[in-house]
Amino acid sequence: MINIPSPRTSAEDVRPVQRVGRIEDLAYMSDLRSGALVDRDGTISWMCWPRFDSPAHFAALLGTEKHGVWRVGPARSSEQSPAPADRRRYIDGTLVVESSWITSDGTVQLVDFMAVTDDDLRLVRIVRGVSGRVPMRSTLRARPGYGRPRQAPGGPQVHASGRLSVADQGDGRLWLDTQTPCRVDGPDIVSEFTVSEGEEVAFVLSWRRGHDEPPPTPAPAGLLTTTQDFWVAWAGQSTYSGPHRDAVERSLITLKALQYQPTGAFVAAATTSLPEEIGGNRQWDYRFCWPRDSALTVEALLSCGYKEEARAWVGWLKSAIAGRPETMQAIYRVDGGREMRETELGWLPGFEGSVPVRTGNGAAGQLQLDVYGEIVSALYATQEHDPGLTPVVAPLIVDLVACLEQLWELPDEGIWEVRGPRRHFVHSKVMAWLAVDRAVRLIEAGRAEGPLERWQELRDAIHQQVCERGYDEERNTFTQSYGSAELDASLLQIVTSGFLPPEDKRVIGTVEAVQRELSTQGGFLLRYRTDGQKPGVDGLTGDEGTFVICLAWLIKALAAIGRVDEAEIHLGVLLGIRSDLGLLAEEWDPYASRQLGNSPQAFSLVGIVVAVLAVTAARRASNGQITPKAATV
Ligand SMILES: OC[C@H]1O[C@H](O[C@H]2O[C@H](CO)[C@@H](O)[C@H](O)[C@H]2O)[C@H](O)[C@@H](O)[C@@H]1O
Repeated sequence: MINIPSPRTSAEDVRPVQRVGRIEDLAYMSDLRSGALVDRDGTISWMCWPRFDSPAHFAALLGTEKHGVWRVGPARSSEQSPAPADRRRYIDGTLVVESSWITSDGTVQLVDFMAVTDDDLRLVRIVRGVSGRVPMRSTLRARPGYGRPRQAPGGPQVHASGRLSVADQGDGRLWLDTQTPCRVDGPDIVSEFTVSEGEEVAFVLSWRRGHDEPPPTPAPAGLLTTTQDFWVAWAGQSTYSGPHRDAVERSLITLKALQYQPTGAFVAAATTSLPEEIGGNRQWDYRFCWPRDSALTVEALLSCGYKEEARAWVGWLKSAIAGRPETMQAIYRVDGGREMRETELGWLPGFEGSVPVRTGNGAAGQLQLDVYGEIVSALYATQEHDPGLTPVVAPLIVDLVACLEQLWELPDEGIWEVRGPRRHFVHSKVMAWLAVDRAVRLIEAGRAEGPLERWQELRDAIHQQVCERGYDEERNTFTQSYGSAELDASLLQIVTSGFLPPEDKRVIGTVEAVQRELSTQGGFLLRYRTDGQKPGVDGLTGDEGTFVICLAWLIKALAAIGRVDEAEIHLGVLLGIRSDLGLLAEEWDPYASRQLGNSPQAFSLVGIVVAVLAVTAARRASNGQITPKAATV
């Protein structure tokens, strides 16, 4: 039932309230096509439909309430800010968020989820009375197009069917269904109701292409059951059974929830422009598929028994590369599209004032040689776990390495996508070595056809060049790039890739130099040194937090060189910076003790999985339970 008094005000008249939550206050939800974030106070401040990279309908995360928000929680006076929930959790083994408020009127729960189905997209919010009678309010302010003033389509409308809807900027429409009375209040759909013990009030927001035909309204309880069952069954497939099982499970679920199921692509994170430095200019759009990040994701999933995701990713990769590895991009859209012009959304004031807010990503056209290593390594792992895929994967590896053969001697922008001049990054060359090494192994095993001798020589040539030009004998460490004195945390992959054996003095020297020169308070690692007001190696001014996946690489490297106790201490630190829900953004500020950067980020969650598995394997090896070789995971 819907009551509709006359509109009161326009979106711009509404008192703008800057959101105050930190990145770690955000709970993540996904329907495997797009994602949404809900704050501790029941505010959804970020959601993009129909895809991860679609313009947001709720963008208050990067601005104020006028840029789109949906708040559900105990009703308070308009002067009071909404109360944070007293308890919040994911329902075990799922991506369903449960927030509970204990008020003087009684106790109430809010169950939030994006439904995992094959049809219309749906965001469901179910309010449950636990005790007493609690006055509640839902304020839905959809502002399609990232809340762009004026150009966004008008406010809520009543469709001929009697249902409330909000037009999209494009070819779709949002539809709200609820049994509780609603009123249109300017740009808002407001509902005030009281929930008593044992009662439920549900809201279902759907998105459907087209403007005329409303979507069907399946029962919220059925959507909840289907969605919970999906996640519990998915999480139950994990083969990991060692310590920190909850941390691994939550990371795996979140990685899966960054997958765009229709194509098998994985986005690097669900957001754009969460800052790497509060008030700085390092804001980037991560709602795309990086072959690098997705390859690491696939390897992490495979290590816990998930083959289906690897299969789907191989399909996505093949079609994105389209038989022409020489035109490979550093970043693709989830459907394999290549266009992603970097643009600034000038009307958004940014997260805690961090501007610009960017969409698209200019790094897509860069040359990043390390990508060949990461992709080939993931493809190699895929066919090891799933030998039936060798006929698909082997020719792809051979094509990629044939292409790399022509490129490997070029300077590049590297893993960190620097916006400064190209360099001969040591990490890029080591990853090139890794790609050739895996191709050679495949040919030697008779599982691929290729120029064996030539590639054996190529592998040796890359190795020799890195050891000659990328190693500083005096300091006993590899360096960031040929001839440079700088260090880089990506050098830790010299240990984890098998480029040199863990007992090699150059490996140990590099691990120690990285720790000495790049670690901060608490043992967190910078990826490289930035230069404050002067542009550094990355071509950018400003500084940033420590980079979470680098700490995971350190843990893996320490475990590999036999410093297992130290690795375990660092692992405790890494696990300790996760949010109360087990989520991680890209970076960590060790001084302000807060997360920074886009969230949840696949890299960081991959870091949890690889670090836990590496320490577990090393510990078992040191207890004589498994062979030391297996300890390097
Ligand atoms: O620091 C500058 C670059 O930062 C972003 O790249 C980072 O995120 C990527 C996705 O997770 C990751 O693949 C890369 O290794 C990171 O450095 C940003 O996307 C770039 O545009 C930017 O130049």
